Amino acid sequence: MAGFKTLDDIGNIDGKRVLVRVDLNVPVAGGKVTDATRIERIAPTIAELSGKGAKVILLAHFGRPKDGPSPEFSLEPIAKATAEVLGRPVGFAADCIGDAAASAVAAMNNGDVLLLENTRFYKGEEKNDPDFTEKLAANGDIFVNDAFSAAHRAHSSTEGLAHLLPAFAGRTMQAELDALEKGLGNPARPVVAIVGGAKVSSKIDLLMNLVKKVDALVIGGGMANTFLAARGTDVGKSLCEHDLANTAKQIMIEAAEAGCAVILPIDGVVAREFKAGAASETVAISEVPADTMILDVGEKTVKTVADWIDRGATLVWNGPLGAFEIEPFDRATVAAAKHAAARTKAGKLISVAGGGDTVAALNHAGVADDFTYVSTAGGAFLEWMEGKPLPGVDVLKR
Ligand SMILES: Nc1ncnc2c1ncn2[C@@H]1O[C@H](COP(=O)(O)OP(=O)(O)OP(=O)(O)O)[C@@H](O)[C@H]1O
Ligand SMILES: O=C(O)[C@H](O)COP(=O)(O)O
Repeated sequence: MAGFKTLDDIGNIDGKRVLVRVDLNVPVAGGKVTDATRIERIAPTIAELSGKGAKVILLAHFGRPKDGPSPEFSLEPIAKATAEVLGRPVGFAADCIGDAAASAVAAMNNGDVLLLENTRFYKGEEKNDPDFTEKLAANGDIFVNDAFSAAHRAHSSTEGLAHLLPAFAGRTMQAELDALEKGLGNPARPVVAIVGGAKVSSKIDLLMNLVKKVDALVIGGGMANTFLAARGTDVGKSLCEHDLANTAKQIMIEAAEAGCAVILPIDGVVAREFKAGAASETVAISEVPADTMILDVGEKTVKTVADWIDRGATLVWNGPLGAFEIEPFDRATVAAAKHAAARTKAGKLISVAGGGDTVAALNHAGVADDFTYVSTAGGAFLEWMEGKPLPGVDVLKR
């Protein structure tokens, strides 16, 4: 891989403490990991480092905790799931810095794997605070970043550490960048993007540039509601960031100037409760009852999405079209995923999808293997697509 050092360059690491940034921000329901793709993808790096006799110390975040440590955002259950997927013991330390981390690391044998508690339990992580970074670095001799899906964050564990320790890209980081370059470096046109999901505030800005790179942008999921509301459509109690209406309007203007079609839902599946089997109905998007939430796009929109997929030579997809974890709100995502998979299998489409929940949705639809490439990254993948520098990758190139 041009530009940075990989595990091929790491040399003798027998007995060395290797801090490995991984992305264990996996979908969880009822305390159980519902999609283990991100864990499976880090297995090669862990096996390689452990096989060379390193003490493998995993650093990761989970969710977006606001007020320090809380059981809801603990990585402890994920350590168990990681051990199951890797088929080997994975220790757990109840803190990522300080005595708990230091003593767990000191007790490691060569080849052992240890996961440290959520780095986001400290405010210093997201601030990339040098003091916090130093405390993380105290437990390692070498830094490996295998979290491509968190590489758009300039945090202590994704960026800061690479300034303090010899830094290398892990196998997944390397494979993700290679695959994205191959599939999307010079994409066949027209390029159709589908963006959905729930991370509206953290992804809406990047749509401003994305509309200049793609020929059509299909917006679904929670993201669509903010655009619908900006256009004056009443979205009832739906997930919607009304204060981003001006951003949404500006994106629609930029898209028109760039010649990028923006496709919004024309119908939606609405319900009064966000739970499995909740009574639901499909309504025109202009007729969403005030006391309901749009939890999926409707059949007419699915047909439109399929038509746009058919017009594309390349499909880029991040974010499900609905709350796919809960039936029946998985229908549109499953139908669109199957449609894209069939076009790909027929050799008519290059399809690249990414994101923690997006991968889970494709697995739920049973078609992840039929896509040209499935990235573990959502936001990072879209930022890469935009052409934005990714701090976690750039720092490895220093
Ligand atoms: N209409 C909707 N209302 C509420 N939630 C929705 C709706 N549509 C989709 N979602 C939720 O969006 C979530 C996924 O969004 P998200 O932006 O996190 O995607 P992702 O693929 O995980 O990307 P990343 O890896 O960047 O997190 C799912 O949990 C899904 O239930
Ligand atoms: O799920 C993701 O996209 C990554 O783990 C990054 O998570 P974040 O959006 O909370 O930074």
